[in-house]
Amino acid sequence: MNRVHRQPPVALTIAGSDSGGGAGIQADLHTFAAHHVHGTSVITAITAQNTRGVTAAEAVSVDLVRAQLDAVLGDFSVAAVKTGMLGGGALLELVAKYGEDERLPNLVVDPVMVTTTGDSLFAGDPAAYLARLGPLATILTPNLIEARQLLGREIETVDDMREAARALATYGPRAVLVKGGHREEGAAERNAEAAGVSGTAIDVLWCDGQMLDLAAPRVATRNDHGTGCTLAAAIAARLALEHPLPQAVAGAKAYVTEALKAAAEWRLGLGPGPVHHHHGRKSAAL
Ligand SMILES: Nc1ncnc2c1ncn2[C@@H]1O[C@H](COP(=O)(O)OP(=O)(O)OP(=O)(O)O)[C@@H](O)[C@H]1O
Ligand SMILES: Cc1ncc(CO)c(N)n1
Repeated sequence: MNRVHRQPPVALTIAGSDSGGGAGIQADLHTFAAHHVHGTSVITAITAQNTRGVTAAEAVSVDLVRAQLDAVLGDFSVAAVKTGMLGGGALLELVAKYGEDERLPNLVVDPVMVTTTGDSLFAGDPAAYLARLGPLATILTPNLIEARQLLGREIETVDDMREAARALATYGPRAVLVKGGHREEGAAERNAEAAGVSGTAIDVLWCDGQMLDLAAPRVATRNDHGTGCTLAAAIAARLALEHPLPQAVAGAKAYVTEALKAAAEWRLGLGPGPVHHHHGRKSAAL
Protein backbone atom coordinates (compact mmCIF):
# COMPACT_ATOMS: atom_id res chain seq x y z
CA MET A 1 0.00 0.00 0.00
CA ASN A 2 1.30 3.45 -0.87
CA ARG A 3 1.56 5.01 2.61
CA VAL A 4 1.55 8.63 1.48
CA HIS A 5 -1.56 8.43 -0.68
CA ARG A 6 -3.16 5.43 1.08
CA GLN A 7 -4.04 3.79 -2.18
CA PRO A 8 -3.07 0.47 -3.75
CA PRO A 9 -0.27 0.14 -6.30
CA VAL A 10 -1.34 -0.77 -9.84
CA ALA A 11 -0.37 -3.96 -11.68
CA LEU A 12 -1.10 -4.89 -15.28
CA THR A 13 -1.71 -8.32 -16.79
CA ILE A 14 -1.34 -8.82 -20.54
CA ALA A 15 -2.92 -12.23 -21.09
CA GLY A 16 -5.73 -14.36 -22.50
CA SER A 17 -9.21 -14.88 -21.07
CA ASP A 18 -10.09 -18.31 -19.59
CA SER A 19 -13.88 -18.68 -19.66
CA GLY A 20 -13.57 -21.25 -16.85
CA GLY A 21 -12.10 -18.57 -14.58
CA GLY A 22 -9.14 -20.60 -13.30
CA ALA A 23 -6.23 -19.36 -15.43
CA GLY A 24 -5.29 -16.39 -17.62
CA ILE A 25 -6.70 -12.91 -17.00
CA GLN A 26 -9.23 -14.19 -14.48
CA ALA A 27 -6.58 -15.88 -12.28
CA ASP A 28 -4.35 -12.82 -12.54
CA LEU A 29 -7.05 -10.34 -11.43
CA HIS A 30 -8.05 -12.62 -8.52
CA THR A 31 -4.39 -12.79 -7.50
CA PHE A 32 -3.88 -9.01 -7.71
CA ALA A 33 -7.04 -8.48 -5.63
CA ALA A 34 -5.91 -11.02 -3.03
CA HIS A 35 -2.70 -8.97 -2.70
CA HIS A 36 -4.68 -5.68 -2.40
CA VAL A 37 -3.15 -4.46 -5.64
CA HIS A 38 -5.34 -2.69 -8.22
CA GLY A 39 -5.48 -4.90 -11.31
CA THR A 40 -5.64 -3.61 -14.87
CA SER A 41 -5.80 -5.91 -17.89
CA VAL A 42 -4.95 -6.05 -21.57
CA ILE A 43 -6.75 -9.02 -23.15
CA THR A 44 -4.76 -10.69 -25.93
CA ALA A 45 -7.07 -13.59 -26.77
CA ILE A 46 -10.38 -15.13 -25.83
CA THR A 47 -10.38 -18.85 -25.12
CA ALA A 48 -13.43 -21.07 -24.77
CA GLN A 49 -12.04 -23.16 -21.94
CA ASN A 50 -13.09 -25.15 -18.90
CA THR A 51 -11.37 -27.55 -16.51
CA ARG A 52 -11.18 -30.18 -19.26
CA GLY A 53 -9.50 -28.17 -21.98
CA VAL A 54 -9.69 -25.45 -24.62
CA THR A 55 -12.40 -25.84 -27.29
CA ALA A 56 -11.79 -22.61 -29.23
CA ALA A 57 -9.49 -19.60 -29.14
CA GLU A 58 -9.24 -16.37 -31.06
CA ALA A 59 -6.58 -13.67 -30.87
CA VAL A 60 -7.54 -10.03 -30.30
CA SER A 61 -6.31 -7.79 -33.13
CA VAL A 62 -2.97 -6.00 -32.79
CA ASP A 63 -4.80 -2.64 -33.03
CA LEU A 64 -7.17 -3.48 -30.18
CA VAL A 65 -4.35 -4.79 -27.99
CA ARG A 66 -2.37 -1.60 -28.71
CA ALA A 67 -5.42 0.52 -27.79
CA GLN A 68 -5.80 -1.36 -24.49
CA LEU A 69 -2.10 -0.86 -23.70
CA ASP A 70 -2.33 2.85 -24.47
CA ALA A 71 -5.53 3.23 -22.42
CA VAL A 72 -3.96 1.64 -19.34
CA LEU A 73 -0.40 2.98 -19.63
CA GLY A 74 -1.61 6.48 -20.60
CA ASP A 75 -3.66 6.86 -17.42
CA PHE A 76 -2.31 4.69 -14.60
CA SER A 77 1.09 4.63 -12.97
CA VAL A 78 1.69 0.91 -13.46
CA ALA A 79 4.21 -0.53 -10.98
CA ALA A 80 4.53 -4.08 -12.35
CA VAL A 81 3.44 -6.05 -15.41
CA LYS A 82 2.82 -9.72 -16.10
CA THR A 83 2.55 -11.29 -19.55
CA GLY A 84 0.78 -14.60 -20.11
CA MET A 85 -0.78 -15.93 -23.33
CA LEU A 86 0.37 -13.81 -26.29
CA GLY A 87 -0.93 -16.26 -28.89
CA GLY A 88 1.66 -15.65 -31.60
CA GLY A 89 4.48 -13.57 -33.03
CA ALA A 90 2.49 -10.40 -33.81
CA LEU A 91 1.41 -9.70 -30.21
CA LEU A 92 4.79 -10.81 -28.88
CA GLU A 93 6.40 -8.19 -31.14
CA LEU A 94 3.92 -5.49 -30.03
CA VAL A 95 4.54 -6.17 -26.34
CA ALA A 96 8.31 -6.18 -26.93
CA LYS A 97 8.06 -2.69 -28.50
CA TYR A 98 6.33 -1.32 -25.37
CA GLY A 99 9.03 -3.00 -23.26
CA GLU A 100 11.80 -1.45 -25.35
CA ASP A 101 10.17 1.95 -24.83
CA GLU A 102 10.51 1.29 -21.06
CA ARG A 103 6.76 1.32 -20.54
CA LEU A 104 6.56 -2.13 -18.87
CA PRO A 105 8.31 -1.89 -15.47
CA ASN A 106 9.03 -4.97 -13.32
CA LEU A 107 8.15 -7.28 -16.21
CA VAL A 108 7.23 -10.87 -15.31
CA VAL A 109 7.19 -12.97 -18.50
CA ASP A 110 5.31 -16.27 -18.22
CA PRO A 111 6.08 -17.80 -21.64
CA VAL A 112 2.71 -19.54 -22.02
CA MET A 113 2.84 -22.06 -24.88
CA VAL A 114 0.69 -25.08 -23.99
CA THR A 115 -1.89 -25.81 -21.29
CA THR A 116 -1.49 -28.74 -18.91
CA THR A 117 -4.33 -30.36 -20.85
CA GLY A 118 -2.10 -30.24 -23.97
CA ASP A 119 -3.77 -27.40 -25.88
CA SER A 120 -1.43 -25.07 -27.76
CA LEU A 121 -1.72 -21.37 -26.84
CA PHE A 122 1.21 -20.02 -28.89
CA ALA A 123 1.51 -20.31 -32.66
CA GLY A 124 4.79 -18.38 -33.02
CA ASP A 125 8.45 -19.32 -32.84
CA PRO A 126 9.53 -20.14 -29.24
CA ALA A 127 12.95 -18.62 -30.03
CA ALA A 128 11.24 -15.22 -30.46
CA TYR A 129 10.22 -15.29 -26.77
CA LEU A 130 13.84 -15.43 -25.75
CA ALA A 131 15.15 -13.06 -28.38
CA ARG A 132 12.49 -10.35 -27.90
CA LEU A 133 11.24 -10.58 -24.31
CA GLY A 134 14.31 -12.21 -22.68
CA PRO A 135 16.34 -8.99 -22.49
CA LEU A 136 13.33 -6.98 -21.23
CA ALA A 137 12.13 -9.38 -18.52
CA THR A 138 12.79 -8.89 -14.84
CA ILE A 139 11.95 -12.57 -14.52
CA LEU A 140 11.06 -15.37 -16.95
CA THR A 141 8.90 -18.18 -15.47
CA PRO A 142 8.75 -21.23 -17.80
CA ASN A 143 7.34 -24.56 -16.68
CA LEU A 144 9.26 -27.71 -17.67
CA ILE A 145 7.52 -28.09 -21.02
CA GLU A 146 8.12 -24.44 -21.91
CA ALA A 147 11.79 -24.59 -20.82
CA ARG A 148 12.21 -27.66 -23.04
CA GLN A 149 10.64 -25.86 -26.00
CA LEU A 150 12.65 -22.68 -25.43
CA LEU A 151 15.97 -24.48 -25.20
CA GLY A 152 15.26 -27.49 -27.45
CA ARG A 153 16.62 -29.97 -24.91
CA GLU A 154 15.33 -32.55 -22.43
CA ILE A 155 14.89 -31.49 -18.80
CA GLU A 156 14.28 -34.28 -16.30
CA THR A 157 16.18 -33.81 -13.05
CA VAL A 158 16.51 -30.86 -10.69
CA ASP A 159 20.10 -30.51 -11.97
CA ASP A 160 18.71 -30.23 -15.53
CA MET A 161 16.35 -27.49 -14.25
CA ARG A 162 19.31 -25.58 -12.76
CA GLU A 163 21.22 -25.87 -16.04
CA ALA A 164 18.13 -24.69 -17.96
CA ALA A 165 17.70 -21.65 -15.68
CA ARG A 166 21.35 -20.69 -16.22
CA ALA A 167 21.05 -21.17 -20.00
CA LEU A 168 17.83 -19.09 -20.21
CA ALA A 169 19.43 -16.31 -18.16
CA THR A 170 22.04 -15.80 -20.89
CA TYR A 171 19.23 -14.23 -23.00
CA GLY A 172 19.14 -11.26 -20.64
CA PRO A 173 16.43 -11.49 -17.93
CA ARG A 174 17.53 -10.54 -14.43
CA ALA A 175 16.10 -13.83 -13.11
CA VAL A 176 14.71 -17.16 -14.35
CA LEU A 177 12.35 -19.43 -12.41
CA VAL A 178 12.05 -22.95 -13.86
CA LYS A 179 8.89 -24.43 -12.34
CA GLY A 180 8.74 -28.11 -11.47
CA GLY A 181 4.99 -28.48 -10.97
CA HIS A 182 4.69 -31.09 -13.74
CA ARG A 183 7.92 -32.94 -13.05
CA GLU A 184 7.77 -36.74 -12.81
CA GLU A 185 9.57 -37.59 -9.60
CA GLY A 186 12.61 -39.86 -9.87
CA ALA A 187 12.89 -43.28 -8.23
CA ALA A 188 14.72 -41.96 -5.16
CA GLU A 189 12.01 -39.37 -4.56
CA ARG A 190 9.24 -41.96 -5.02
CA ASN A 191 10.96 -44.27 -2.50
CA ALA A 192 11.15 -41.41 -0.02
CA GLU A 193 7.42 -40.84 -0.47
CA ALA A 194 6.67 -44.52 -0.03
CA ALA A 195 8.62 -44.32 3.25
CA GLY A 196 6.20 -41.62 4.42
CA VAL A 197 8.15 -38.50 3.44
CA SER A 198 5.78 -36.27 1.54
CA GLY A 199 6.73 -35.15 -1.97
CA THR A 200 8.10 -31.75 -2.78
CA ALA A 201 7.28 -29.30 -5.57
CA ILE A 202 10.71 -27.90 -6.44
CA ASP A 203 11.26 -24.80 -8.57
CA VAL A 204 14.73 -23.42 -9.25
CA LEU A 205 15.47 -19.70 -9.24
CA TRP A 206 18.51 -18.15 -10.90
CA CYS A 207 18.63 -14.56 -9.68
CA ASP A 208 21.47 -12.02 -9.84
CA GLY A 209 24.01 -14.78 -10.47
CA GLN A 210 22.84 -17.03 -7.63
CA MET A 211 21.01 -20.36 -7.78
CA LEU A 212 18.28 -21.05 -5.22
CA ASP A 213 16.07 -24.12 -4.88
CA LEU A 214 12.53 -23.23 -3.83
CA ALA A 215 10.89 -26.28 -2.32
CA ALA A 216 7.34 -26.55 -1.01
CA PRO A 217 5.29 -29.54 0.13
CA ARG A 218 3.57 -31.15 -2.88
CA VAL A 219 -0.18 -30.76 -2.31
CA ALA A 220 -2.20 -33.90 -3.08
CA THR A 221 -4.91 -32.42 -5.30
CA ARG A 222 -6.23 -32.66 -8.82
CA ASN A 223 -7.07 -28.94 -8.76
CA ASP A 224 -3.97 -27.31 -10.26
CA HIS A 225 -5.51 -25.38 -13.17
CA GLY A 226 -3.86 -21.98 -13.49
CA THR A 227 -1.08 -22.43 -10.92
CA GLY A 228 1.50 -21.01 -13.36
CA CYS A 229 -0.57 -17.88 -14.12
CA THR A 230 -1.29 -17.44 -10.41
CA LEU A 231 2.39 -17.70 -9.49
CA ALA A 232 3.51 -15.16 -12.12
CA ALA A 233 0.71 -12.74 -11.14
CA ALA A 234 1.64 -13.10 -7.45
CA ILE A 235 5.27 -12.25 -8.29
CA ALA A 236 4.08 -9.15 -10.20
CA ALA A 237 1.78 -8.14 -7.32
CA ARG A 238 4.63 -8.45 -4.83
CA LEU A 239 6.98 -6.45 -7.08
CA ALA A 240 4.27 -3.76 -7.28
CA LEU A 241 4.30 -3.81 -3.45
CA GLU A 242 8.07 -3.22 -3.63
CA HIS A 243 9.19 -6.62 -2.32
CA PRO A 244 12.78 -7.42 -3.41
CA LEU A 245 12.80 -9.95 -6.27
CA PRO A 246 13.92 -13.16 -4.47
CA GLN A 247 11.47 -12.48 -1.61
CA ALA A 248 8.69 -11.73 -4.12
CA VAL A 249 9.26 -15.11 -5.79
CA ALA A 250 9.47 -17.06 -2.52
CA GLY A 251 6.36 -15.30 -1.16
CA ALA A 252 4.47 -15.95 -4.40
CA LYS A 253 5.30 -19.65 -4.24
CA ALA A 254 4.06 -19.84 -0.63
CA TYR A 255 0.84 -18.08 -1.76
CA VAL A 256 0.30 -20.70 -4.53
CA THR A 257 0.94 -23.59 -2.11
CA GLU A 258 -1.73 -22.21 0.25
CA ALA A 259 -4.12 -21.64 -2.67
CA LEU A 260 -3.65 -25.29 -3.77
CA LYS A 261 -4.20 -26.57 -0.20
CA ALA A 262 -7.35 -24.51 0.34
CA ALA A 263 -8.97 -25.79 -2.90
CA ALA A 264 -7.84 -29.42 -2.62
CA GLU A 265 -11.35 -30.74 -1.91
CA TRP A 266 -13.20 -28.49 -4.39
CA ARG A 267 -15.07 -30.06 -7.29
CA LEU A 268 -15.52 -27.09 -9.63
CA GLY A 269 -15.85 -28.67 -13.07
CA LEU A 270 -15.13 -32.25 -14.07
CA GLY A 271 -11.39 -31.85 -14.70
CA PRO A 272 -8.51 -30.20 -12.80
CA GLY A 273 -10.20 -27.22 -11.16
CA PRO A 274 -8.99 -23.79 -10.08
CA VAL A 275 -7.12 -22.93 -6.88
CA HIS A 276 -8.48 -20.79 -4.03
CA HIS A 277 -7.02 -17.37 -4.79
CA HIS A 278 -8.66 -15.76 -1.76
CA HIS A 279 -7.59 -18.37 0.77
CA GLY A 280 -6.39 -15.65 3.12
CA ARG A 281 -9.88 -14.19 3.47
CA LYS A 282 -12.29 -15.73 5.97
CA SER A 283 -15.58 -16.77 4.39
CA ALA A 284 -18.69 -18.05 6.10
CA ALA A 285 -19.44 -20.23 3.09
CA LEU A 286 -16.13 -22.12 2.75
N1 LIG B 1 0.61 -30.26 -6.48
C1 LIG B 1 1.38 -29.21 -6.21
N2 LIG B 1 1.77 -28.94 -4.93
C2 LIG B 1 2.53 -27.86 -4.64
N3 LIG B 1 2.96 -26.98 -5.56
C3 LIG B 1 2.61 -27.19 -6.85
C4 LIG B 1 1.80 -28.29 -7.26
N4 LIG B 1 1.59 -28.22 -8.61
C5 LIG B 1 2.24 -27.10 -9.03
N5 LIG B 1 2.86 -26.50 -7.98
C6 LIG B 1 3.63 -25.24 -8.00
O1 LIG B 1 2.83 -24.28 -8.68
C7 LIG B 1 3.65 -23.39 -9.39
C8 LIG B 1 3.29 -23.42 -10.87
O2 LIG B 1 3.98 -24.51 -11.44
P1 LIG B 1 3.53 -25.34 -12.70
O3 LIG B 1 4.73 -26.13 -13.12
O4 LIG B 1 2.29 -26.08 -12.36
O5 LIG B 1 3.23 -24.16 -13.70
P2 LIG B 1 2.44 -24.17 -15.05
O6 LIG B 1 2.60 -25.48 -15.73
O7 LIG B 1 2.88 -22.95 -15.80
O8 LIG B 1 0.95 -24.02 -14.58
P3 LIG B 1 -0.40 -24.08 -15.45
O9 LIG B 1 -1.08 -25.34 -14.96
O10 LIG B 1 -1.10 -22.84 -15.06
O11 LIG B 1 -0.03 -24.12 -16.91
C9 LIG B 1 5.09 -23.84 -9.10
O12 LIG B 1 5.59 -23.10 -8.00
C10 LIG B 1 4.93 -25.30 -8.76
O13 LIG B 1 6.00 -25.82 -8.00
C1 LIG C 1 -5.94 -18.10 -21.22
C2 LIG C 1 -4.95 -19.03 -20.61
N1 LIG C 1 -3.72 -18.57 -20.31
C3 LIG C 1 -2.80 -19.40 -19.76
C4 LIG C 1 -3.12 -20.72 -19.47
C5 LIG C 1 -2.05 -21.63 -18.90
O1 LIG C 1 -2.42 -22.24 -17.78
C6 LIG C 1 -4.44 -21.16 -19.77
N2 LIG C 1 -4.83 -22.44 -19.52
N3 LIG C 1 -5.33 -20.30 -20.34
